[in-house]
Amino acid sequence: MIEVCDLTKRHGSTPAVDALSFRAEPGRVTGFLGPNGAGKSTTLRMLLALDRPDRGHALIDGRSYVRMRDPLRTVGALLDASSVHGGRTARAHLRTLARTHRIPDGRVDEVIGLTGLDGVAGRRAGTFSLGMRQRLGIAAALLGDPAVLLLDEPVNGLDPEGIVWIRTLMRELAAEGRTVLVSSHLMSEAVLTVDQVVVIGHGRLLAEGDVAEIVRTYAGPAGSLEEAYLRLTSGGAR
Ligand SMILES: Nc1ncnc2c1ncn2[C@@H]1O[C@H](COP(=O)(O)OP(=O)(O)OP(=O)(O)O)[C@@H](O)[C@H]1O
Repeated sequence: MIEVCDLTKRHGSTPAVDALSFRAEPGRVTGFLGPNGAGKSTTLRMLLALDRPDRGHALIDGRSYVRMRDPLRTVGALLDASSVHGGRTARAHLRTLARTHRIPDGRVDEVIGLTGLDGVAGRRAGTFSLGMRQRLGIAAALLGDPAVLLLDEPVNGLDPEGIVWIRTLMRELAAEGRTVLVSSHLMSEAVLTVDQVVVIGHGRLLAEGDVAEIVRTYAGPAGSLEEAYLRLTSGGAR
């Protein structure tokens, strides 16, 4: 379970996130949607204690990230897939992460298999395509078998086969009872993947609810998620 309550963060005089509250539930894929600069990454960064809120809180399974004993086993995150040491092989990268979190090497091989990296695990991450780096980032997120996953634009750089793969993986992770929060710009993709959405603009909550309910409310019975999203975000949040 993810609970964000009255979360606020300013960068100088600009509020990046402004009194934002929402929930993402176990067993569901929650789409975190909003235009460029809406505050999605800043919110995810606060959930991971990479940014400090000015006000409010961001809890994962009832705890803030800094209070977690074993964060990698509680929450897995894909934020910036390029933040991997390019000189290390994919397997070495994952083993280093695993060892610093007392995760057995066997789990490294499991996540390599889960993410389809078997054939390239011995290659340096610096030689990877963006799609392969995304898979490696997802492998790292899954390493601790966490109940909560935060994925920032995971389809970025994936080819059509990769997009189907990540969609299926997210559905499976939710079906296992995990909480999956995924940010996206692509409504056509989101509608195929997510159960509920949280839509933000200018750091504020614009709408939250089941996809069907949001579409019905903001785009009418024959509408699409894209129409609902455009209607919600075109007026701005202020
Ligand atoms: N470190 C920073 N310093 C100053 N301003 C920042 C910083 N990080 C984010 N911002 C600003 O905060 C706002 C929210 O940015 P954020 O990256 O969270 O949005 P986003 O919804 O993730 O956007 P995108 O979809 O483009 O990734 C933007 O106006 C951005 O310019």
